Amino acid sequence: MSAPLIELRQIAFDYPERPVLDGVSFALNAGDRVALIGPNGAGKTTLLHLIVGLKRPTSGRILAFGAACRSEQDFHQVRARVGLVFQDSDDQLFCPTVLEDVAFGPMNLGRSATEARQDALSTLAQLGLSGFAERVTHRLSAGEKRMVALATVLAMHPDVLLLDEPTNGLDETTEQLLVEHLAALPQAMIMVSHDRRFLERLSTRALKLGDGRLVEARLHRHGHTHYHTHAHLHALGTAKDHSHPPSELPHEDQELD
Ligand SMILES: Nc1ncnc2c1ncn2[C@@H]1O[C@H](COP(=O)(O)OP(=O)(O)OP(=O)(O)O)[C@@H](O)[C@H]1O
Repeated sequence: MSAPLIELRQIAFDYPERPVLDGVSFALNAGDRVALIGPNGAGKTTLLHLIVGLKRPTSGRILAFGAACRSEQDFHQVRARVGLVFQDSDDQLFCPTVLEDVAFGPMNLGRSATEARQDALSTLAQLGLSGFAERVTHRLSAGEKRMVALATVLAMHPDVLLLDEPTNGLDETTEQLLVEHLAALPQAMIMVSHDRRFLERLSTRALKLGDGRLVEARLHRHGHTHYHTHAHLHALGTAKDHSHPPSELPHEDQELD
């Protein structure tokens, strides 16, 4: 089996006032669409920010595409290949118009202004946002901003997508469009969301963060979460690369609800 795209090994992270993560390990493999769930304040957003180097772990190791990430230079390269859609779209959008915002990422990756414009226009078209190119970004509605924020990331053609509450503010039709679009993408992704229906439709795997730890979980059709049974974990384990024991997840064998 090839190396994981992203690997966290025994990550701990503390804010000055409180510890958040305490020994989190996991591996994101090609084809994974991971639902990352857990209560408010569990550290889901923090975990996504650690992966792209917006925060640095107190201890533990982060590997991306097989290489250890330590310096800002390392994480700069990670950010060229791992696209994060922020929880708050206003953190993502800062140009006067939608087209400029969506073309910014490709330009930043070194593409010419013409290529970046083409990337931006085709990405907007794929998301059904062609009519938005000349709109003033800060005047968009929250749901419109959400979709444009996704476009800014997809225009860079990342290898991995990190989506923080992607359905926030979306109406049903737009959410349906988002699900269909994401389902057709080849990229591995981690989706942080409290929207169970959205996660059930897309995810291939679920992880639950709580009390600083990450455990394998299972999303139920009825919106409840059950941890894997031993049999499930055994089945998962046989499909895993065991060369990195720290990435084995702790687990519970009883159902939660
Ligand atoms: N910059 C910061 N300084 C101090 N504490 C912070 C900071 N950012 C987040 N926290 C705290 O860290 C904890 C984890 O926050 P985080 O946003 O990662 O949680 P989350 O699981 O994404 O929550 P939610 O589901 O509510 O979005 C929270 O208690 C939060 O208050």
